[in-house]
Amino acid sequence: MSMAMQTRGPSVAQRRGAAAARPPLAPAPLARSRALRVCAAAPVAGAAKIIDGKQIAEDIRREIAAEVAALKAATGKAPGLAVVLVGARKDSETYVRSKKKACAEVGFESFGTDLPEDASEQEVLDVVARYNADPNVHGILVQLPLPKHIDEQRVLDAISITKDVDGFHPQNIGSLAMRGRSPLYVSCTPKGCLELLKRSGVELKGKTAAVVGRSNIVGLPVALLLQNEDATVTMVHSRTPDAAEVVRRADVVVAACGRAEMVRGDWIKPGAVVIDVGINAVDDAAAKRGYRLVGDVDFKGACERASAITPVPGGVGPMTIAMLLQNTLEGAKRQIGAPAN
Ligand SMILES: Nc1nc(=O)c2c([nH]1)NC[C@@H]1CN(c3ccc(C(=O)N[C@@H](CCC(=O)O)C(=O)O)cc3)C=[N+]21
Repeated sequence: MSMAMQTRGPSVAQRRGAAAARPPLAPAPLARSRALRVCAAAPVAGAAKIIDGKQIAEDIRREIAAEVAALKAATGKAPGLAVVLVGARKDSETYVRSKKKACAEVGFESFGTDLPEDASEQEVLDVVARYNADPNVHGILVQLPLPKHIDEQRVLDAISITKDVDGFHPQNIGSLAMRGRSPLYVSCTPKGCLELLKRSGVELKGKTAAVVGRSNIVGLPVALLLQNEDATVTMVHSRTPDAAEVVRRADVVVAACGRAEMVRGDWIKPGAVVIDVGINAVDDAAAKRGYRLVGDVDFKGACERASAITPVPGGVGPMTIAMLLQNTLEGAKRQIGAPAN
């Protein structure tokens, strides 16, 4: 399979001179058997299996690359994703770079606008309007958080719902919340959590689920998705007096509270499946960069009770990007398929 790069200029991997010999998404025959491997961090009896989000995301990206090649062959068009970055937060710059690299690897065309930290709300809205009108752009992502002087929801509301690949538009979230309706897009991180559960063979019907955190971008939509799969869902948050007790009854736990290792090992029901959405940097003098990443779950403790768990990094994070690509591909297929006018 040939995978022509459709971005403008070299990909990040190419610029860094990395892995030039092997196409980025060449087939990996061991992929499936490695998706679940035994927990290395806690080699004790009953230790949890690690849900390998990095590997599963790679499988998905390979599937997407094949679909993009077919779409190009049939229509001559590639999916296009536009990423808008305002300001120069280091973490945002890193995320945006990895999104553009992922786009290049699956054969998308990527568009980008970087605005200075002091850009006005109107300037951001103008960029969004331009991408809304551009037929080569099928998905628009405005990197969050935006600088404080800009009304985030106003900007997100301005994205055409047909290009809202983040799924943050109120109409997309509203549709997700209503039975009998389907949103055009489901937010990437929540969708990635469900995909990890599905591809790990976890049955949700009739199970109890606890979602820790109630944010618009993760907690709320993930709870709605679990409920749509016939799980019985309880949401807990910072004002829940007995969060640990609720989590202890859950067959499936999704932690998205943004507090390092808040969910303790002894909160986990034996045999439960744990999806850890948190990415927290904690100081660590022994680590190369002076910090290490931990999730919202006490990983070591949870490993001793859970039947399966996602690591941080290498769990939900890579799935977020894979789902962004999947949403953009779905959107492109809908938009390219529509009659021209
Ligand atoms: N409009 C918008 N949409 C987003 O989807 C969005 C956003 N804004 N703002 C920031 C958050 C965060 N986010 C991540 C994406 C990938 C990883 C990821 O790939 N993490 C890797 C690497 C972690 C590392 O080493 O830094 C991992 O967990 O293994 C993490 C986090 C998307 N976000």
